[in-house]
Amino acid sequence: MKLDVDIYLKQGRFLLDAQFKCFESALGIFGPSGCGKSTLFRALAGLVRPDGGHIILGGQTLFDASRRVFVPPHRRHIGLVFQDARLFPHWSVEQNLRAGECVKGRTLDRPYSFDDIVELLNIGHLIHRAVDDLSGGEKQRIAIGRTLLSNPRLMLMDEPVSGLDVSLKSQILPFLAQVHQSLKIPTVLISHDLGEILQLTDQLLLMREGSVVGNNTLDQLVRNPATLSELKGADLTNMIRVRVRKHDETKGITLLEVPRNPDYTIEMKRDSGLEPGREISLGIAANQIVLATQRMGSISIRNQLPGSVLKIIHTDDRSICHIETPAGILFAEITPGTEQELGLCEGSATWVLFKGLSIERI
Ligand SMILES: Nc1ncnc2c1ncn2[C@@H]1O[C@H](COP(=O)(O)OP(=O)(O)OP(=O)(O)O)[C@@H](O)[C@H]1O
Repeated sequence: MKLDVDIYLKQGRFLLDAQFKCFESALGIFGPSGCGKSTLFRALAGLVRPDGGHIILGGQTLFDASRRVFVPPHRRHIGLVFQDARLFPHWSVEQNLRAGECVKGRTLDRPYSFDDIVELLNIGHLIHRAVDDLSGGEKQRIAIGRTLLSNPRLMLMDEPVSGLDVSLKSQILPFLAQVHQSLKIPTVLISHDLGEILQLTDQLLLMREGSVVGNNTLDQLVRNPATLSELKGADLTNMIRVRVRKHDETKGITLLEVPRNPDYTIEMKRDSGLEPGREISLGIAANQIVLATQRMGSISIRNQLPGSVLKIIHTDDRSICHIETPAGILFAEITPGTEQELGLCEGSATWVLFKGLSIERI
């Protein structure tokens, strides 16, 4: 995506004064509440007209105050996904999806089919259902599908999972990443949760008080003291998708397996309400993960996964390791001293350990 933004917009007492360029295929806009993320979203979408500056997407000027150019939202071909799904309530899933693929009764040309989207978002079994009966996570998948079917040149998503119960967030995030990888549609994801953005991209636009204070990869942003401070409060939580295998009453555990690699199992505190075969998502805080150079015997930490260090990001007081494991890429937050003692570097083999009690269902 080639996005060139230089705008200012006064909104009551708030001033959005944002300049940035993006050449990456995905961008996460991150910042605290009230910093202007949604205002920027509305300006990019054409839902609000800035007071000055320009917005150029892929060589096309969408807004230019000096030349009096303002392309209206429906001509921008930007697919919008909001916090709430905004579906037509009395229509079926299929009718809602089909609404996305027609403009003025004409079906749009797309490099992917209706069936491709249904398969990608795993919504085939919902197709004849009324949208009112769906869960929040299912509704959001339909909303994303409808937007994709409009053949957008850019997907613009404003906190697409924030409105969902935490247990449903994890239904959506892996789909967003998969959609982005498969369809290669440039995507801008707005969130105040860094963990959510990192599931899609590590290219971040950091905002504070209406301004852009950083525009780089997370790796680079944490190396720069000026932008590092913007990230300090961000808690990193890993999400792992697992399938319930069985409950063990004597041990007091529920045994879970990684669907992609069922040979690898994870134990958590017993939750007999979960029926075997069901897929759920687990959250593990990055600072609850322990790293070891070898598999540990005689230890109370029951979960041990082999991994390989992809990347280590250094902040002034912590090292954030990205580790490829059979359960996906996990973040582990350790001290620089531990990193040194373990001799970790990119490519190192390591074991990722976490207690069953550190796992939360999300
Ligand atoms: N219509 C409006 N009139 C006046 N001020 C507004 C209006 N809409 C938003 N604001 C103010 O503009 C600022 C930025 O709001 P915005 O919704 O863009 O922030 P945000 O970063 O998306 O926040 P959040 O993460 O809480 O959604 C806030 O101080 C907000 O109160």
